Amino acid sequence: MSSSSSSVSFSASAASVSAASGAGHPLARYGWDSAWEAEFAPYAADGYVPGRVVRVDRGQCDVVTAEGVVRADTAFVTPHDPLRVVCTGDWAAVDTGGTPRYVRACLRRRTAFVRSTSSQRSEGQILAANVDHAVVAVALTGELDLGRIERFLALAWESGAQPLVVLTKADLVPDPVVLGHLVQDVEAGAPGVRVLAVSSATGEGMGALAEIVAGGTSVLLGVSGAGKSTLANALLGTDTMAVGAIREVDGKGRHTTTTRNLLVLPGGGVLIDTPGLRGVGLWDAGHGVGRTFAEIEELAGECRFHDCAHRTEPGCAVLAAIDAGELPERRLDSYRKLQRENQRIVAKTDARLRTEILKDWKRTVAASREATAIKRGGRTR
Ligand SMILES: Nc1nc2c(ncn2[C@@H]2O[C@H](COP(=O)(O)OP(=O)(O)OP(=O)(O)O)[C@@H](O)[C@H]2O)c(=O)[nH]1
Ligand SMILES: [Zn+2]
Repeated sequence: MSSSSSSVSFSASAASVSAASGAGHPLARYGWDSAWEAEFAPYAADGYVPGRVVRVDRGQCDVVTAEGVVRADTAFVTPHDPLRVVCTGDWAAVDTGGTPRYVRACLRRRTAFVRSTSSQRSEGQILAANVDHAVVAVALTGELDLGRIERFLALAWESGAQPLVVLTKADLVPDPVVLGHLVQDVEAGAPGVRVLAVSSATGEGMGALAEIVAGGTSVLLGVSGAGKSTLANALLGTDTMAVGAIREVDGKGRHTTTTRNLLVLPGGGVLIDTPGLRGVGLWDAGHGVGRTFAEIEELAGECRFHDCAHRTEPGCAVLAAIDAGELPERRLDSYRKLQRENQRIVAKTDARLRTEILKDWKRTVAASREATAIKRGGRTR
């Protein structure tokens, strides 16, 4: 009855499609395009095949290639720098010739989501790569926490993805006027960001959301209970992600995540939903903070002093806008708070970088001493 083309899995005959690119390529639905193809050319020349990483485990990953999902070893792409470790969403060059198969390289990321793993050892952890849309889910239950939305937006901008705010559970706000005001409140604090009210329960706004995410790769951000899993299920049209319970217990009694972290949406587009993206923190999001508060940065450009702190300075355009009722004071407070938070993280990172550089330098010194010792040992003279 239904056509087989709507099936989520595919088993393309690689021979018939390997020469094609763009829309006809079996990986097109995973985001493969002519720019990736161009970047991949040297690896193709080496006999490697392209694939997108759908899941990473310890030492191994699942990569979707033109011939389906393959398991590959990541030994060649696990450098010491945690930010350069292969991650979900990466485009990879896979050597499928031997056993095990190996990921030989990752293509340069267009965008990347990172977070600090702990407050003590401020190290970045890469969460998702090559994301186009960062969907910030915010439930329309209780009071809107604009500061929290701004925090997610800063992180989204920082990643390089285009943020989008989705106000979920719109069915709980039956009065369209009230709903319109809520949307406007969020819009006022989110310059350059689209704000959509949706309901997975009634389907309201879901068509518009599906249309946006159809054009690329998306992630869902938001606090617990924001309705991310429900949104994912609605977009996927399945129950692959059990709402509120994506972790299962495996045979050895351990908790494991059993779902793939990168999924093709039936309406087009790709969804990345890694557990680590839930409850993300800021990570050197200085640029992202600026984008989130674009109107303040713009006003700051008109302050008399270029290093104006917008506190007591004469000729301050930011304070003038607040006085004129054009800029809510809350926005400036929020801006400062995120900037301070970010500076603390950057300071910690700098400390870590200094330690790393010192370690590298010591290693270099030790290596050159060793080399000198070998020379003195008489091989060259
Ligand atoms: N009324 C209403 N309830 C919703 C809607 N979407 C989600 N919910 C409910 O909100 C609760 C939380 O939804 P989830 O999708 O589990 O939220 P989440 O963001 O995935 O939460 P975590 O998995 O903890 O990160 C569930 O009880 C859902 O049934 C909606 O459109 N309308
Ligand atoms: Zn100023």
